[in-house]
Amino acid sequence: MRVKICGLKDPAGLEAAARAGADYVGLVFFPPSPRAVTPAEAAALSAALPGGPQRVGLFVDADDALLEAVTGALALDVLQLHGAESPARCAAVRRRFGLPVMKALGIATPADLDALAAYAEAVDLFLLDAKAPPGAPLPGGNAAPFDWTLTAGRRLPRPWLLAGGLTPGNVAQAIAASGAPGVDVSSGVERARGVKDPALIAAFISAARAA
Ligand SMILES: O=C(O)c1ccccc1N[C@@H]1O[C@H](COP(=O)(O)O)[C@@H](O)[C@H]1O
Repeated sequence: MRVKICGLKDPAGLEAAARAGADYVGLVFFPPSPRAVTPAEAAALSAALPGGPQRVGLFVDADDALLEAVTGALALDVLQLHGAESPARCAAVRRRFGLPVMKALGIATPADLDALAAYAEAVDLFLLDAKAPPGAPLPGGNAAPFDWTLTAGRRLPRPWLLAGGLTPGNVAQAIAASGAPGVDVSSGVERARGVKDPALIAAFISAARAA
């Protein structure tokens, strides 16, 4: 079971995730998000946490200038593309930056899962999230779940993480219903929007590992 804690922006949250054994920590480079960090802030956070989880940079339809600024400021392990990036754009980013790409896709129907095939050769991992609710200011990080049974019994073309509305209280049920080999959370481990809670992070990782 792979576990990613996303939207970390303070040392306490990052340390809690590392101490509890997170596989990935996500740093958000999308300024409208309450979880956004600058490249300099991310570099300082990352430097304070030697070793440990893989660093994932989350981008939404980012241009190469932003990707260059971030990858020049700190060593990322994975690029999470959470916008409307096409398969060709994912492939170009992977080639140019030489890093694994995790493509986030919004899921609401079985047909949305069929769409993964077009990305299979262009990406290394998928992150399956709910589609953003109407009027939501962000394309993800909205605490919105999708129907977890949609993925049950489906063979997907790449390893994947389940996201969207997960919490310490529902992650075990989500894993059982979806068959997910990994999970990703942001809102569900926050005490206020954009403010991570170390105790919830530890509880989430423990519940996911026990599932
Ligand atoms: O978290 C954000 O601010 C964010 C902004 C823009 C795109 C994606 C974002 N977060 C990702 O969405 C999933 C699901 O979030 P939640 O747990 O439902 O709040 C999260 O894990 C991030 O990968």
